Amino acid sequence: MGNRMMIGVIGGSGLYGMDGLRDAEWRSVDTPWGAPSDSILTGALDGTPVAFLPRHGRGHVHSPSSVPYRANIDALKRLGVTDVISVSACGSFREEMAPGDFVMVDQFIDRTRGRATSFFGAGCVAHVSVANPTCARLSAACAEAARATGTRMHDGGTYLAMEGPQFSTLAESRLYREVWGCDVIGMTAMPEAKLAREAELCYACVAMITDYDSWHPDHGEVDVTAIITTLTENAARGCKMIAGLPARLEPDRPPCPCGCDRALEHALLTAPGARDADLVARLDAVAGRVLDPPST
Ligand SMILES: CSC[C@H]1O[C@H](OP(=O)(O)O)[C@H](O)[C@@H]1O
Ligand SMILES: Nc1ncnc2[nH]cnc12
Repeated sequence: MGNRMMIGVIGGSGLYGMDGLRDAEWRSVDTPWGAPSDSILTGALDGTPVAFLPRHGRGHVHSPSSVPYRANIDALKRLGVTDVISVSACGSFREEMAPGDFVMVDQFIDRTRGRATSFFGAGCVAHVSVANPTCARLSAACAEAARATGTRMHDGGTYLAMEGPQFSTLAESRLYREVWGCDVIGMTAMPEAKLAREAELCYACVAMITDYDSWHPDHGEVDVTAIITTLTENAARGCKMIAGLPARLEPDRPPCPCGCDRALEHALLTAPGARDADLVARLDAVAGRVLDPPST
């Protein structure tokens, strides 16, 4: 295996576009899962193809609960993306993970509810492993690229994914921090990370810290106005980090050492003759490699 690298960037709150792309063009992409959050900005960075999708749409129209996560992942895969960098504004549960710092998230606790969490279902059942939900190779490249911009980067952290849109209560904030041992909190990385794994995409999650949620005795409650100030500065460094990625990744991508690009290899349970034709058709981009392998 091995195919040409294309970087996909899912921009979170505060990151709605990307400067510096050669031949930049906003392209509208249709998917069997509906419309993605917005058109997708395609172009090239140092000769590497890049696709940028603002998670909440330009103008921030989608709430964390209304983001069309399946359409977003499908659209990126359909365009040829191999490596997804998810960039998110997050609260911090650790004194040392201060506003302005970045954290390479490597684990999640999923407290979202009511979101479509899988491409698979009745008529085509699959179970992928998300024991290690992020790609260590891609995360290491992001960490190095971020440090080169002067950003304080923390390697590894557990992200509590909450439903929102309200921020946590003080009791929840203390529970996540003191009992569950979480490091950061946000509202969007789930089910995004699970869906990226189902689509056999490498996925790295960069948490850009904006606040201390509500647990910190010296920082009071979270409020969006304060978050926006930090978020704008974080987003500028996030873009610089992305610009440093092509030089740190191999363009003729060898198979991922973590196996992200082979996640579906032993995941499908439904027998070929028992599969639902409509669902299989919808899975063309996400799972075509295993559902409809090229004849030899
Ligand atoms: C702006 S505060 C809350 C908002 O910010 C984060 O969005 P994203 O993860 O897309 O950067 C958080 O998850 C909430 O959606
Ligand atoms: N404290 C917080 N909780 C949830 N999502 C966030 N995004 C930024 N800060 C956050």
